This record gives sequence, structure tokens and C-alpha cells, in this order.
Amino acid sequence: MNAFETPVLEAKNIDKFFYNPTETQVLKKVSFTIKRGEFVSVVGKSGCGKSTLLYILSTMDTDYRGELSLDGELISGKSSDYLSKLRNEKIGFVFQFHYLLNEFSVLENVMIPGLKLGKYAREELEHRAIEKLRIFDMQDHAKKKANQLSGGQKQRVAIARALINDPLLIMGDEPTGNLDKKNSDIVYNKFKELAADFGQTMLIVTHDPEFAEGTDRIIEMEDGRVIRQ
Ligand SMILES: Nc1ncnc2c1ncn2[C@@H]1O[C@H](COP(=O)(O)OP(=O)(O)OP(=O)(O)O)[C@@H](O)[C@H]1O
Repeated sequence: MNAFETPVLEAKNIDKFFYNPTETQVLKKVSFTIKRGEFVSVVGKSGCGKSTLLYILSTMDTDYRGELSLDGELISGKSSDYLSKLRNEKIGFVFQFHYLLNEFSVLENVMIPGLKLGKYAREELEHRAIEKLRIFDMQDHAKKKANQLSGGQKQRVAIARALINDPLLIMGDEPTGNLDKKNSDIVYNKFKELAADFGQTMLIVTHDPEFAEGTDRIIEMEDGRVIRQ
């Protein structure tokens, strides 16, 4: 199997239980594969388990049953140090709230995951950060502090930040959830561009039916199960 055929992400029979105070199973035998270059959305009613699933897929929650592979490597059971390194190298995150650091400039914010990875020299990283900001038409704002931007601009910077290490996979939890229609459309169009122009693999949880309809594939969940994909 060559690198392009290796699935980016493979979930097999993922079960998740919470125990407070009684045992509840919130994910039930969730299985699917994300191929390279796919733009996939995860939808379903509130409480069906989308965020719980994303937390597991992103390697942040290791307390589950089943098997998870990233880029052909079985990662279930790996140590948290190992997973944290892998996450930084291979996954870019976009959340509902941008989590930019207000005391830092836009440029510095975009550079942060790159500094953590330690793969690029500072000058190269700055250059990369400008390039990523350019994709989102935010390069002219590079020197501003994050709190000088509008909500939509902050979210565009957050996506640029997610791209800084050229991740294998972008994962998003409601990336347009906190935006008005106009900004939500801008962010959505940027995701479409990333898929079309860069073949970026993306897995995005969304409540927005229009967003989901625009993706290559919709994974629909109900009561902890995948009911359609
Ligand atoms: N820490 C926890 N302890 C116990 N139950 C939890 C915990 N976190 C989530 N749950 C429960 O797990 C189920 C799935 O929650 P989850 O947040 O994954 O749903 P969701 O589909 O992302 O919902 P939303 O669309 O509202 O964000 C819900 O019934 C929720 O109450």
C-alpha cells in the first residue's frame, strides 16, 4: 500500500463509557475510515457523541475501547507523551472558540504550534506563518495583537495556525459555531479552498447543514452510533 492509499484515520469499533454516577455508553462500535484528501463532516443531534468522538480521534482522550490508527500506525495504547508529539506533528485543530493568545501578535499566534514542534528555524517559521496567513487574506494583520481582530478574522487566523506544521489532518469542532452568517460563509469557503486547492484532509464536526452538504462525505451519528456515512 503506498502513502496515498494508507488511510489518514481509521476507527474500528470505538466504544466509550462515562461513569458518573452510573455507567453510560456514549459511543457504540463507531467505525469509519478517512482517506487522504477527503473533506468529511460529522453531524448529529446535540448529545449524540460528536465531541466525545472527536476528543478520542484527536488522541486527547485515551480511555476508550476499540482501535484507532493514524497514518497507518495503530495508536491505541500509546503513551500520552508519544501521542502529544504525534498530535503536534500530524493534526491541526480548529475549535468553536479561536483560543488565540491576546497578548501575542497574529504572526506569533500562528507560529506557536511550529515552535512547539521545533522542526523549523525561527526565520523559516515566520515565513511559513506569513504564507499561511496569506491563504486567509490576513497577512496585512500579522503585527496586530489578536484582540484587535474581529471574530471572523480571529477564526481565519486560528485556521492558519492549524496549518502551520502542514498537518496530515485538520480536525474541527464547530469551527463556524460562534460566527454570524457572513463570517461563517467566509470560513466555510476557506475550508472548501483548502480541500480543492491543497487536497487537505479534514474532519469537521458541525451543526450547520449547509456546511455539511458542501463536504465530500457526511458521517451522521445518532445516540452514539454512526447511522449513515
Ligand atoms: N464527562 C462526561 N461525563 C459524563 N457524561 C458525559 C461527559 N461528557 C459528555 N457526556 C455525555 O455524553 C453524551 C455525548 O456528549 P457529546 O458532548 O459528545 O455530544 P455532542 O454530540 O458533541 O453534543 P453537542 O452537539 O451538544 O456538542 C451526552 O449524553 C453527554 O451528556
